[in-house]
Amino acid sequence: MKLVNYESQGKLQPGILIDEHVFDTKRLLTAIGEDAPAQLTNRQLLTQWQGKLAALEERVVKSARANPETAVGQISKLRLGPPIHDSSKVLCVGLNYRDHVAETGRKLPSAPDIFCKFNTSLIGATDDIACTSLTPNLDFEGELAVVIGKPCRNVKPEEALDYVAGLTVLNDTSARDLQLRGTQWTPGKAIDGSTPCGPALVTLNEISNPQELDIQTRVNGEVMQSSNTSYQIFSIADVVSFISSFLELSPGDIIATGTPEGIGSKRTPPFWLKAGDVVEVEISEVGRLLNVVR
Ligand SMILES: O=C(O)C/C=C\CC(=O)C(=O)O
Repeated sequence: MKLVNYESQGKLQPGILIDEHVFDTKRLLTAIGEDAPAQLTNRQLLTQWQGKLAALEERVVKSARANPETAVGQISKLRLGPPIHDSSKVLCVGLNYRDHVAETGRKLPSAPDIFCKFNTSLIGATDDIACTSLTPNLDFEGELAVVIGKPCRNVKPEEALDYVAGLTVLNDTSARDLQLRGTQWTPGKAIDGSTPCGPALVTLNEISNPQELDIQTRVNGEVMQSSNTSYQIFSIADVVSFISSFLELSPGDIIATGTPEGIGSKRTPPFWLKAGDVVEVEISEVGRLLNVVR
């Protein structure tokens, strides 16, 4: 199942993407005789349907295909927000691809290196990245992000994927001057409206192997990062297990799993995003972000 958040009358509404068309989740749930609270969000849907989304999918897809006229619209015609906009946590892993660690001149980490963003950092899959007034050193970081599906504390790596609802794409744009000015990365990583995420949360049953996904970042059509999630130092399962050892992960929590080599700041000469640049991040089987820098 592909869960999206589409904008209607200035508000984000949960939707389900079926055959390139978005259907309103509350309407679909009502049509199949299930409860649909007026304020439903994708996070609540994950909480309420934890572990049972596949069964729900079968029923809603059948209902949507029988009533195609109830679609809200074609995905390309709608403004999307991040697929989850009300997470309790947005966590990120830094330095999680060997060649990326090498390009930064750092030592390989002995454990996942975790930092945080906020819901206010996130924007949708085609929203503008409006940060250039705050920094002349804006960089891209294409990343695979994980969305948690069930409460998760102290899980072993071999059980960790059972707690993952699905995957999405995230661009961990980073203001390098602000990130590296002190010892904490937050100012450069958590600027309001800096971080495209989406277009959909793709449930894990639709992904052949999360550790075998091609990931590419392009700026104005030029390939800047091209890698595969098989090169991660800490796998998704390792990362979820590690984080769950010190806090409880909740349905809807987002974890960005790190960026591969090719970031702008480590090029010669350094490459910085400027207003008007078009940044794409694409991950096979998961989706594509396309954002203009402002
Ligand atoms: O310049 C450095 O040493 C750090 C640059 C990139 C690391 C990073 O931001 C990451 O998320 O990984």
